[in-house]
Amino acid sequence: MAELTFWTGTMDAGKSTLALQTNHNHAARGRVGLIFTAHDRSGEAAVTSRLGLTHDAIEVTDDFDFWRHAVDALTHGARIDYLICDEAQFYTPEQIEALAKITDELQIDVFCFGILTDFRTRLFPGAARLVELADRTEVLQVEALCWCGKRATHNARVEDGVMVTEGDQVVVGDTDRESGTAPSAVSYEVLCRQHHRRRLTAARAQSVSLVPEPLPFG
Ligand SMILES: Nc1ncnc2c1ncn2[C@@H]1O[C@H](COP(=O)(O)OP(=O)(O)O)[C@@H](O)[C@H]1O
Ligand SMILES: Cc1cn([C@H]2C[C@H](O)[C@@H](COP(=O)(O)O)O2)c(=O)[nH]c1=O
Repeated sequence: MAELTFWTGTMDAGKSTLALQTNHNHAARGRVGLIFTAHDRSGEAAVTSRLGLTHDAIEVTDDFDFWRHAVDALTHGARIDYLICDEAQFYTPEQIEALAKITDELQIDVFCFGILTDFRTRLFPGAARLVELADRTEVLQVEALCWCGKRATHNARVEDGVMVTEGDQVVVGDTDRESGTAPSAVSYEVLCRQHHRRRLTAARAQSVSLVPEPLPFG
């Protein structure tokens, strides 16, 4: 029986790496797959891992029809054993439903990878639908860490050095602060829940700790 699996974790947890490893392992055994992504950080239609691996992919736009794509390919004699779907949080709920239909009706394994929640700690619609429909939702074993050393569970958005909690749900960006070039560049930082709640990013924690203690007399 084919399965729909959702692999999730914070940003920088290793999801794209696992997506490429999954593809590699299946392809190495002669299975044939298709690779999809949406809004990859690279700006290309590609799955890119921070470990340096990269693979061309089919870009999933909001009007992309997974069912039509798969049926057309099969009708033209192509073989499809599995789908790799990166950045799946950006897919629409209808596209996730199509992936479930492909799993059940075409017996094609579907491996989805994506973050669960946005910078406001709210579920992405595509991720929510995946949790509702997937045969299995797995959390990546490799732990991304908050600056305090605890497991990072939340994604923070940083604009001009300040953590923000309002804005568009989708703003493509990286966790590497150096990658932002414009002064208003958006970056992301993974935090534990407590520090996300307190809006205490690494930079802010450091600046707070550098404030001299008040002298013990008035
Ligand atoms: N220089 C490095 N050496 C070892 N591991 C690295 C290095 N850079 C990144 N990584 C690993 O890559 C992970 C990020 O992988 P990636 O697939 O890009 O994440 P995601 O898709 O979840 O955002 C990091 O959590 C870390 O484990
Ligand atoms: C939290 C959050 C993230 N994004 C974007 C930022 C990145 O482009 C991707 C996540 O990529 P990764 O491979 O998991 O690092 O999502 C966003 O648009 N909105 C958000 O709230």
